[in-house]
Amino acid sequence: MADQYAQSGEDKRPSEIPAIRWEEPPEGPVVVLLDQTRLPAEEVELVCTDASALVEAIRSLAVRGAPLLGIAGAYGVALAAVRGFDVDDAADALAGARPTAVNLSVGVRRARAAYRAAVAEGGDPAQGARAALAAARQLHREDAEASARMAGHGLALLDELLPGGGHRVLTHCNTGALVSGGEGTAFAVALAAHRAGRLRRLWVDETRPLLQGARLTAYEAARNGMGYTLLTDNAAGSLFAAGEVDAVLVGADRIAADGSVANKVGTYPLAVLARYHHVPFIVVAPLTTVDAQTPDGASIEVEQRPGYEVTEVSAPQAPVTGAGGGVPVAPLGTQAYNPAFDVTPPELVTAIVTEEGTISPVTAEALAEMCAGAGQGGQRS
Ligand SMILES: CSC[C@H]1O[C@H](OP(=O)(O)O)[C@H](O)[C@@H]1O
Repeated sequence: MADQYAQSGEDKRPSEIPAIRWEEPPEGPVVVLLDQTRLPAEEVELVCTDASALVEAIRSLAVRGAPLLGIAGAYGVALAAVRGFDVDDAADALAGARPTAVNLSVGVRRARAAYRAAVAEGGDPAQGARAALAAARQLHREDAEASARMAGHGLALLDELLPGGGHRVLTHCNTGALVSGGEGTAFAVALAAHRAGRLRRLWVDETRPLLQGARLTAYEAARNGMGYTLLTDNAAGSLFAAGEVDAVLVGADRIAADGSVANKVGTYPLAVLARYHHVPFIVVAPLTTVDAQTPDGASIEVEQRPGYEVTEVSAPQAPVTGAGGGVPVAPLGTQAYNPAFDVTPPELVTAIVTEEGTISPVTAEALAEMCAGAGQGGQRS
């Protein structure tokens, strides 16, 4: 299949397309985002001049994905500080933009703490702003490094679990360069397998209702020349039954202290299918996703999103009559259940891969030991 996106301008690889960057044009510093709601048809950038623009971009999923939300939150605090807005107001609004991905509040907290420390040491607000920006840039670099290390650990795990190579991997939602300062989390492992010649097939769940798989993972797989096949979420079961899945690779938005994993809705059913079919179910996430202060899965706040995301589809060529500006696919007035995430218990998780290595089996003790070893006592919003 010709790369239909190649004609959309310079054929840049996703890993070369910054999902986020800080720029300092003459008119003042800005945060530039690749608007993920416009992909794959259009590569459009959003230029944010204040934290409120970033809050809206987070809420609309123009910028999304746990690690990237942390980076965006940190840059948002720096942007507010540099432009002279109230840093605490900006930090609170950014941290509250979406509730489930702990990375967001971690990033906001790190930039705010850097600002406050600089000012407390006698620095003026400008020095505080520089400290906040330095913290955001450090988080950005750390995440890129974490992504590369997770890719290595994850590929080693796949090779260990699946001797003989030719891995057929199923993934859910989007976990590539579009969620990361680097090449992503779970997708980065699949990409490493591809580059090593050991990815036989990448099965891509479309991931209703916002289609992060169809729109974003397929886009990233195509741009990286990977052999991928898109499927509806409800087709995954028949794929397992046919013996076509060797491993499941997913990301995470929050990992509780007991090892429960909050991730895009539809992840939990995959974990149950994987267990039933004796297929490894692997979670790939940086330690900034682990929240030691959230004791278990029941304590994780799962974001509930607007019903129109379920009852409507966006179809630019069609008249839009729905509440969400889309084309209704259900009777007007239909109520919809639309949790953005679900929670998988640790006993269904074969392994958690982080930048520090692999945890298997997944226990609270092993998780705490890894966080302590990395000098991260577990994140707190
Ligand atoms: C590994 S971060 C990507 C993670 O974030 C996604 O959620 P959203 O698209 O709503 O930000 C999904 O849970 C992915 O696994």
